[in-house]
Amino acid sequence: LPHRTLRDLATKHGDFMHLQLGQVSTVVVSSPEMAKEIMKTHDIVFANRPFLVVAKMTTYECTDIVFAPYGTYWRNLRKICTSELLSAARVASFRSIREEEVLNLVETIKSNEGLAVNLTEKHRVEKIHGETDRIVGNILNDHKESRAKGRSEDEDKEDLVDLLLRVQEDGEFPLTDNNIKAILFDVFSAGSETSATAVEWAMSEMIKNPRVMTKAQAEVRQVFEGKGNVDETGVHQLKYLKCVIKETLRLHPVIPLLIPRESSKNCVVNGFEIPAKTRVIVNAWAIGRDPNYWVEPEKFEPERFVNSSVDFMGTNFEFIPFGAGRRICPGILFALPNVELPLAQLLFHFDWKLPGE
Ligand code: HEM
Repeated sequence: LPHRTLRDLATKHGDFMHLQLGQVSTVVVSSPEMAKEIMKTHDIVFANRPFLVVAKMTTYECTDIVFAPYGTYWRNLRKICTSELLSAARVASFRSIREEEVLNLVETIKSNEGLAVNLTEKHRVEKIHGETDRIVGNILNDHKESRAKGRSEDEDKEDLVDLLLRVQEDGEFPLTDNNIKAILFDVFSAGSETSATAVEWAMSEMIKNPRVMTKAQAEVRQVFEGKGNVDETGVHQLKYLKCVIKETLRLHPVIPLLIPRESSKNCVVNGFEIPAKTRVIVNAWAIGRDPNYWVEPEKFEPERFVNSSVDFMGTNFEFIPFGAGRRICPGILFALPNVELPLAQLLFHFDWKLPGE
């Protein structure tokens, strides 16, 4: 796996390492100090994304948030999404949808249906993009039709698509249909698989560490005992489960090499001249296991986060599963309940162990 190979190379060549990858001059960053140099001290220089052919094909010419070049267009999109979709108030308003979804999950497991997931199936990028384009296109057209019939005029009932269509109509800034589809693609792709992967890693670590599983399960069952079910009202009381999630993201950051950045001009970092258009890869996986920062780094021990102020909001550079700086993941508040709630449900309703134990 690239993050493991790059960590091994960094152990030999250092935490600020140059790699010539074909034509692409790349710097690999593997320590909290160097991550801070890139994502704080020189963040504005490295706030660009490199041009990637696959990204161009899947994100409507890089007009989504993830791959948009740093500038006014990216800033406008990010502002709309953080205030209208990813804010604490909006996230809270989706509570009932999440609760319904996790109940479906529990029912599915109980009836033993639909659990066969083919993880190895590979599609060609174009085929996937064609399919995604059809789905987001349908969503867009449905919303256009409803608006034409005058159903979404009430601003309180607006969802993200209505909002983007309104921005398009008002001409606040130019936004094409493809731009809107690109944003929807981001929300689906960045928002679903990431949280699901975090849930899988947390379950897998707990199953391997029955002590942790028992403790987390006792907490969930104690908080929701009288209710017979898990809902979001008590989730904030699940202090240990939150530590389990942090520890999971430390050892298994869902995007281990973050999303690459690129320098927009020449700059000196760590005493080295870094020319414009240098690609930077931050190995968040290696950083979360840096023995200079973590005691027994390979051990899964959620207790290390009890009474610790270390958080993943982008200020503790030894723990950056969501990145940091201007390009930090804007979906953290959206993601957390999508990880906490399913985990709480899985622990509340079922006992888990490895086959044969
Ligand atoms: C456990 C869940 C998630 C993880 C681990 C995660 C992680 C990340 C990481 C590492 C980045 C790159 C940060 C950087 O370049 O410094 C990122 C960017 C991004 N994430 Fe997330 N993410 C998660 C969930 C979400 C959700 C739920 C959404 C939206 C609904 C979202 C939307 C985005 C977007 C739009 C960007 C691009 C930001 C930009 O380039 O300005 N993410 N995420």
